[in-house]
Amino acid sequence: MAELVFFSGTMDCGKSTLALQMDHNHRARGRQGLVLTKHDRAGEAVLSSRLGLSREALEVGDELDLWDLVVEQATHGRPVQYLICDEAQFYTARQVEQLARIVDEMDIDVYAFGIMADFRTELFPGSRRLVELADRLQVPQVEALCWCGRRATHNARVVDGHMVVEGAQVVVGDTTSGPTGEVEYEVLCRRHYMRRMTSHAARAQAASPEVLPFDLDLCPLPIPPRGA
Ligand SMILES: Nc1ncnc2c1ncn2[C@@H]1O[C@H](COP(=O)(O)OP(=O)(O)O)[C@@H](O)[C@H]1O
Ligand SMILES: Cc1cn([C@H]2C[C@H](O)[C@@H](COP(=O)(O)O)O2)c(=O)[nH]c1=O
Repeated sequence: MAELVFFSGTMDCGKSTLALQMDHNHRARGRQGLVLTKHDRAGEAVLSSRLGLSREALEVGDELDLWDLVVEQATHGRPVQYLICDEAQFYTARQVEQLARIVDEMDIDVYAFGIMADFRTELFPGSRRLVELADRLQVPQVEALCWCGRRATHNARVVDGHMVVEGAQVVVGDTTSGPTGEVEYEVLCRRHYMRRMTSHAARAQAASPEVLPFDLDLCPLPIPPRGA
């Protein structure tokens, strides 16, 4: 029986890599699928992984009806057996409902990949609906780590070196530094997210003679060197 599975983890934990691997494995066994994405960092209509792999994909606009898309494929002699849906946090709630209907009424497997929450810890609309409707939630095996060495659970947004908690929900960006002024992201454990302690802030605090010695309980690993 077909399933709607939501693979969810922080940024940089390997979701897009897994999406590409799953597509590869299904395709290698002769199954026909569709690969969808929305607002990939690498540009429109592409699914890219930080490991360097990428492939073309269908860009999901807000108005795209996913049910109609699959019906149209079948009508033109291209029956679909599975869907890979990357950056699913950006899909609308309605599109997620269309995915659930595709699973239930067409018996097509749907594998969705995305982050659960934004830089303010609020759920994205697409992820919320996936949590409500998915048959299974799956956490990718590879864990992204906070600078302290703990498992990263939160996505922090950093502007000009400072963590921010206000702003637009959607700002496409990466976990590595861009030019000054650009939005970037850093994954953190909850403790350090709550304290707004990014790797940059930790370095600054460790270097300051005015602060008390760093709380070792919150920092099991050495403070990361600049650029780490
Ligand atoms: N140079 C590298 N060598 C090995 N693994 C890497 C390298 N660069 C990135 N990765 C792996 O790729 C993961 C990010 O993969 P990606 O699919 O882009 O993540 P996501 O889609 O979850 O944001 C990292 O967690 C890391 O495991
Ligand atoms: C936390 C957060 C992230 N985004 C964007 C940044 C990236 O373009 C994607 C996540 O992609 P990844 O493959 O999981 O790294 O989401 C955003 O727009 N708003 C946020 O709050």
